Amino acid sequence: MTESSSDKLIEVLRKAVSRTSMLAEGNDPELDSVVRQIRQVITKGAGAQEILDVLNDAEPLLIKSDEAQLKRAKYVRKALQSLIDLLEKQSNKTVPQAEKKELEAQIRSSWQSPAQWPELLKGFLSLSQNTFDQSSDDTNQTKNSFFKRLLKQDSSSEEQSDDKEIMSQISHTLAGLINNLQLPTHYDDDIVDLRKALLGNNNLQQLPELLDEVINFVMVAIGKTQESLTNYLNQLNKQLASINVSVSTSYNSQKSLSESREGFNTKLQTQVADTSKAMQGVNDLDSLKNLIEDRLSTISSTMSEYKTDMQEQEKQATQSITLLKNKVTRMEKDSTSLRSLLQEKLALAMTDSLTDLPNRTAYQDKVMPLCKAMQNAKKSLCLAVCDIDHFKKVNDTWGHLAGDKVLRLVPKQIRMALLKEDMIYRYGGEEFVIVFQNTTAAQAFERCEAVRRAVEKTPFNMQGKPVSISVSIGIAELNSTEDSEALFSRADKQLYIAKESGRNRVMIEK
Ligand SMILES: Nc1nc2c(ncn2[C@@H]2O[C@H](COP(=O)(O)OP(=O)(O)OP(=O)(O)O)[C@@H](O)[C@H]2O)c(=O)[nH]1
Repeated sequence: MTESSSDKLIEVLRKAVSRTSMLAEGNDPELDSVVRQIRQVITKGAGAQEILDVLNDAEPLLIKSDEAQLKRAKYVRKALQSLIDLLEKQSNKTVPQAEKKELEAQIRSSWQSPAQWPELLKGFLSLSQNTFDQSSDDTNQTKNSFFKRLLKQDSSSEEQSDDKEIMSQISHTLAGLINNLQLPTHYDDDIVDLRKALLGNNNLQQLPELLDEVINFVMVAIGKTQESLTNYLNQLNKQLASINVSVSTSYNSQKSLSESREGFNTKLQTQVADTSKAMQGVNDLDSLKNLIEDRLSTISSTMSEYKTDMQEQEKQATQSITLLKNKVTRMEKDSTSLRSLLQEKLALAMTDSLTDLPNRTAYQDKVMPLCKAMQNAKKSLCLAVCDIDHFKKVNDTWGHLAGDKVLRLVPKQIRMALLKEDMIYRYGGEEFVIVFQNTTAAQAFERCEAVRRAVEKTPFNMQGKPVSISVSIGIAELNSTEDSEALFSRADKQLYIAKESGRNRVMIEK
């Protein structure tokens, strides 16, 4: 195997290991044991078939774990939205609208990434604090000020019972959220305590402190995933180290071969020098003959000693080269089947199972380098964020399965209205991202308008009745310095404007 192909194999393995560990993130006990088995099999350097067998065993569990992860993410998203709604429900307080919209946009773009959950919770913490602070700054609302009422206890009993009701709802949502986290069992008691504190508390003033605790647990849940990924990579490194040992053994036997050759040369030269020195002191022919015979036999036994030595060493070298060759051949064979298996797994991890579109992971893998490449080549690229309007209403009216059907049909309409080279990703929920390469803002706008019209015109059949669905789209064109995240956030801002201006429209920066 050449150095570059072994580098490639290592790269593929590393990528696969990272993806598989992410898939295995749920860590239910059954799955944990299979993942451990995979690691053991890889560490002991097993053959492709054995690795294939354990991976096949793991597959249904990995899929189950992936689904559980998505369910948890959906729960978190819903919980955060209901927390925001609860804040809004308080008639005597004003939720800062710009901050609220920004937080909702942040939730929309990062709810699927557990690593972002603490940030989202912190966002909610800041929104609730600003809501209360804003209310107390407002002179017209002085009497209703939340903190004033809590601290000075001058509120009416009706307002206090309002606060209790809100706190109880927030507490239930947060308790549900921590219940959905996957934490190591030694945190069980702490979780029970936090749940008790949440459910037994009706004092809104303690909300920031309790939210901080919830954020800490979310961080622990994420840390666990990283720890398991680190362990997995360590196991892989051990296997690579064993190949290194074989290579250095072979190098050492080469080294000792050349050392004994040098030793033989020195010995031979000394014997020849000794002979010529001894000959100088000999005067009669017989003694000379004896001396030469004696010296020749010494030299001959040195040579046969050397020959035996060389033969033994050559035998050992041949054996170790054969062993190494077999090992490399076996690894090459394994790597071919592993590579295709891993490619299959990678493709699966990059595809959204409902729509068959590339998912958000695929988007992130592709778009960041693509933006850089287009900037270097000074070519234009546009990004559109497309969101189905009032999709919650579809779910609420026709059921979740009907919602899923719409989610499958809308991207088909989008695809038909676009060019072959335009790429569509399911970014999350009812949100899709379209990437237009070598396309100006005006051309992207035209294509998105075609998408909007196509979806608007399609009658979606719900329980025998035609139902209209529409989409709102925000577009941004890549500038020469920004990264893909900044580009996305500009497009998302336009989407927000499209929603605010009545939906079923396409917006682009002027
Ligand atoms: N059926 C189904 N629903 C989903 C899926 N993913 C997200 N949703 C739902 O999509 C809905 C999104 O609702 P919101 O973000 O409030 O937005 P909306 O109702 O589309 O309203 P606007 O975006 O403001 O027009 C939520 O009710 C989610 O539960 C899914 O895979 N299947």
